[in-house]
Order: sequence, then C-alpha cells, then structure tokens
Amino acid sequence: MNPTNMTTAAAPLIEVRGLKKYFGTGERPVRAVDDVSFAIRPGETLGLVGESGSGKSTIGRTLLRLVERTEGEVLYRGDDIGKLAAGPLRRLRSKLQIIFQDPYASLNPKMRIGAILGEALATHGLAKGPGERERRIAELLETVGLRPEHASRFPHEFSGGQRQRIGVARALAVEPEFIVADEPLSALDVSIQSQVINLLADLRERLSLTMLFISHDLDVVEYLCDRVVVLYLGKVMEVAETRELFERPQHPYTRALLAASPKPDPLVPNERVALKGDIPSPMAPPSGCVFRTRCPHAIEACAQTVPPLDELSAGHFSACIRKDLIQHEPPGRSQGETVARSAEVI
Ligand SMILES: Nc1ncnc2c1ncn2[C@@H]1O[C@H](COP(=O)(O)OP(=O)(O)OP(=O)(O)O)[C@@H](O)[C@H]1O
Repeated sequence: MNPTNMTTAAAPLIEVRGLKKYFGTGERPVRAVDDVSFAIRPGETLGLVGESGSGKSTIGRTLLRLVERTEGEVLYRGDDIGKLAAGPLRRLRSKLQIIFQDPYASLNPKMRIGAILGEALATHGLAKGPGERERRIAELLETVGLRPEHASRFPHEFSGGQRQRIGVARALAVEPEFIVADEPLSALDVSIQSQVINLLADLRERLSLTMLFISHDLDVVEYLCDRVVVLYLGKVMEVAETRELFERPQHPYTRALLAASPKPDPLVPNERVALKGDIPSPMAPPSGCVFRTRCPHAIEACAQTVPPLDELSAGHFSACIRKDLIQHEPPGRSQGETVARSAEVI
C-alpha cells in the first residue's frame, strides 16, 4: 500500500509520488532519492529523519523545485509542481518557502535586515509602497521575537539564534502555506536551539503552517512533528505518527536510530545495536533492501527484492520483509500499563 493513501481526513497539501532524484547521467548516477512517496496534510508538521546522505535535503529542495526531479510527481493542492511554467511557478514560490540550515550563509552580509525582508516582500509584490513595507517588516520582526528597530542592523550584528529568527522572518514575509525547515537548528548553540524550536512550534500554531521538518535530532522531531518519515539511502524505511513511531518502531533501521539516540528512554526498544559501518555509496546501493548490509536481522531473501512499504496498522508503514520482527507492544512495559493504555485509546 502506498503511504500517500493514508490521508482520510483532509486532502493533502503536498503529495509526493514515486519521487526520484539521481545526480549525474552516466552508468552510475548518485541515487540521492529513489522512489519516495508520502503526503503532508494541511497544518501538519512532517519530520524527515535519517543519517547524513540519506537524501533529506534533496527531497526538501525537490519539493520546492530548487532541484529538478529525475522522475515522479510532486503535487501541491493536486497540481504537479514539476509541470508549472515560469509564471505560475513564480506565483507558487511565494506559497512555498525554505529555512536553511545555516543562518550565517543564507543572509546577505551587506544588506540591512529591513532590506532583506523588504526584498522578499517586493519579489512577491506583497507590500505596496514604503509605508506598508515598513509596517510589514516591523510586524515580521515582532512575530519572530525581534524588535522593529532591528531592521536597520546588518546580519553580523546578531547572534546565531537571532539570525535564524531573521531567516524565519524572511520565509514568513511572503505569507507561505508550506515551509521546508532544513536542519534549522544544527548551526546553533544548544542553548539557543530551544528558542528556535519554540518559535517554530508557536508559529505553526498561530499561522496554521504546514511544515516539512528535516532533522537528524530525534528528540526535536519527537517534540515538534506530527508524523515522521524515516529515510535511508534515498528510500523510505518507515512512516508513522510520531508517538507510534517512537513507542513502536518496527523497522530495524528506525530501531537502530532510536537506540543510537543518547536520550535514555524506557519506551525505546532495548535493542542496543549501534549502527555499524558507513552508509553504502548511493552510486552502488545494495540489491533488495538497501539497509540489509547493516541490518542485524538480514537474511538471504533481503537481497532479492525491494521490500514494499506495508501498512502494519492504521497509518503505520514499514518496508521490511522480516514480519516475524513486528512488535505489537512496546518492549519494557508491564502488562498493567499496556492494558491501561489500551483503555485510554478506546
Ligand atoms: N548536487 C549534487 N551533486 C551530486 N550529488 C549530490 C548533490 N547533492 C546531493 N548529492 C548526494 O546525494 C546524496 C543525498 O544528499 P542529501 O544532502 O540530500 O542528504 P541529507 O540526508 O540531507 O544529508 P545531510 O544530513 O548531510 O544534509 C548524498 O550522497 C549526496 O552526496
């Protein structure tokens, strides 16, 4: 079954179908994204997790058409983004924004903050006239917890966390419906990461933003995301609601990721299998299941066919043929707790 079919409540805002992005055209291209499908509902924050090189950023960029896909579809409100001509694409771009990883590199050091935000407004014809523009800039700065007078300063006059707030303000300037946040915390000190997390959580509520949140920090994903897609070597390994994924991870890769996460959590399976070895080259991915070469449960059959993304329970998908590994209850819970929890769910 295809995880794009899991949305019953609302039509998805974004739908990705069979997305492939190969870099290079020779015999052995880099298969950065290899047949990925998922959907994002309006107002939802979808987490995209996986080790470095698994294709997270490439997916984020392909969604906004900052990178052209090799194959597949990216639908925004049902329209294929890849087929839009320049004019409609430009109009759509104001609805789709990206917050980059590095707040230092993504702001022009020679421009004042007011000019940076004003440029975003002007590009999309949003604030007509200088008075309106100034009012919008002041409003944007306040939205992200900065002051209107900050508009006259240059990027180097701000701390890392403040610069990331400016990056968020710039993304918000065009009143987007959908934001790709690509590791927005990784360039920040731990001490200020929580400020930016809280800002994103707050904005998401207030502005009903739909977000793709790319991160390798599982704690942040658990806190911020409604649902999570686990990616490995360009392929989806598991998809589930956040709580379900963290309490009942089914795919051996997800379990290994959680086990490697430093947070001691009694709900995480007690399967201390650290991920051994490096992620294989995306130019020569393993046959069958791409995770099999690092999987503690791999059997010969894993090399034969690419495992389908099966729906194990409502909205919980996993791509693994080892059905015997499926856990119905989180390990480490007592029977009493399990019963109490089932009652609460009913
Ligand atoms: N422009 C490019 N040309 C060639 N290969 C690329 C290009 N961009 C990305 N890749 C390759 O595609 C694969 C996926 O990269 P991507 O940056 O999407 O992964 P990621 O999961 O976001 O990693 P990270 O967490 O390190 O940002 C990697 O093997 C990367 O080297």
